[in-house]
Amino acid sequence: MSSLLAFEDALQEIKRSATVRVAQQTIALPHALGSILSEDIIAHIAVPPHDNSAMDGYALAYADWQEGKHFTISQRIAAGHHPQPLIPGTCARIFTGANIPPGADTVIMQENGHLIDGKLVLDAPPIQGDNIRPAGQDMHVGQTVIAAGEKITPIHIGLLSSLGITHIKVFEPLRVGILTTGNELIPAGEDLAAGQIYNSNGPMLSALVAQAGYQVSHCLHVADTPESTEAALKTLLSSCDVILSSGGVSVGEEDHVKGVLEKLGSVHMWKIAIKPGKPLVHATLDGVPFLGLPGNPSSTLVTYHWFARLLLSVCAGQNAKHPQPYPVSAGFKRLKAIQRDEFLRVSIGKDGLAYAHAQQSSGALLAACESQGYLHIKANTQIEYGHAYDFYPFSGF
Ligand SMILES: Nc1nc2c(c(=O)[nH]1)N[C@H]1C(S)=C(S)[C@@H](COP(=O)(O)OP(=O)(O)OC[C@H]3O[C@@H](n4cnc5c(N)ncnc54)[C@H](O)[C@@H]3O)O[C@H]1N2
Ligand code: MOO
Repeated sequence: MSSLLAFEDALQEIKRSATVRVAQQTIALPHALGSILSEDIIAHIAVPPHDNSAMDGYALAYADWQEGKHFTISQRIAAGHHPQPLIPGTCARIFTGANIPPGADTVIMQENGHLIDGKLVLDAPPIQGDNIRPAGQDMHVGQTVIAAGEKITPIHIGLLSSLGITHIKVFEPLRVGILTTGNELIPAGEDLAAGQIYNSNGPMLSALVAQAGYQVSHCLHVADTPESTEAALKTLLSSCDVILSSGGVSVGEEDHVKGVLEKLGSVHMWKIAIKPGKPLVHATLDGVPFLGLPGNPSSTLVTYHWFARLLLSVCAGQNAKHPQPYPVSAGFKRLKAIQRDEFLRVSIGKDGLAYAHAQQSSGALLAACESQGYLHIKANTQIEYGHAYDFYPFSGF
């Protein structure tokens, strides 16, 4: 057991060795949704560019007001108009979004005044500076508003548009190759013969990669032979920025992935102190990063979530964000402590406590479907009822 790499060390190793694998391109904003920004966006204009009114009402100079004063309305300023300087002692009729005229420093909401013989009389003393949105309130010139590595969201599209930006520099989509291994596996749609099961990791990994916004360039399947594994890897190497595989990474004679990796490239780490997912292997082939995930479907899911997701995000040029944990107390106890960090599939009960799914076998996937996230139990830790552990909702991955 001592030969296993600690969970945190394995994460650090992946982070340390991973590099951006994709080129930059310029893209028109309407096509940028979901792309990864490749350079910081710095505001070149202030937003809003001028002081403007937050309300429909009247602009005046605070110092001009005194009890009972009747303000002559000296100009009318609608949004989009260029105002004249305010004639001292008067006010300007103004509308929401219109520029404040030089000389005014306060806007009175129209509901807070009334007109007598066409002149404005305030119902209450004004508050200096009220209802003015100053230039640069949203963004000021020189401010970094979106950092490189962010994935462009609809909010970013709005923000960039408010700066008048039409094109941005982003990374080209990461091309991910997926390889599944196993003589027993057939694709859905065919009839099962004795000893066969359906390949679930191929479709699940493709969906996880697509959900993250990357491109699945190939999803290949091979029998458990070194020759077919090597041939498939060579195909993937020629067309992918990064490769993920499932199965064939344990110690049996039918497990060929690690042997082929050692022949074609260099293996950086193998076997991590986690449950499930122990035989994870990390390698580089011809400069292409490779992560071999264990074949048991829940091991595949857990190692994708914790390790492949991190590797792919760095390779794609994305800011690698650790999922956000929440402290949640266990609604159960377990005296046995294991020597691996464990990711229990759990649900949160109405009492706010975490309950482990009864089926924690790494071969079982329904348990993950029926759970809400992972409870992270660190290595050599007993589980105490009522004690808080890190809960990671699946939605955070
Ligand atoms: N003697 C030992 N045996 C095993 C060890 C060990 O330390 N010593 N580790 C176990 C652990 S932990 C895991 S996890 C598995 C991982 O093995 P592999 O990655 O080599 O995976 P396979 O043997 O190819 O398959 C394991 C299991 O998963 C099923 N599988 C594989 N691929 C798929 C797929 N695409 N879709 C659905 N199901 C798949 C496969 O049929 C097996 O049942 O090794 C343990 N053994
Ligand atoms: O990862 Mo294995 O699936 O620990 O059982």
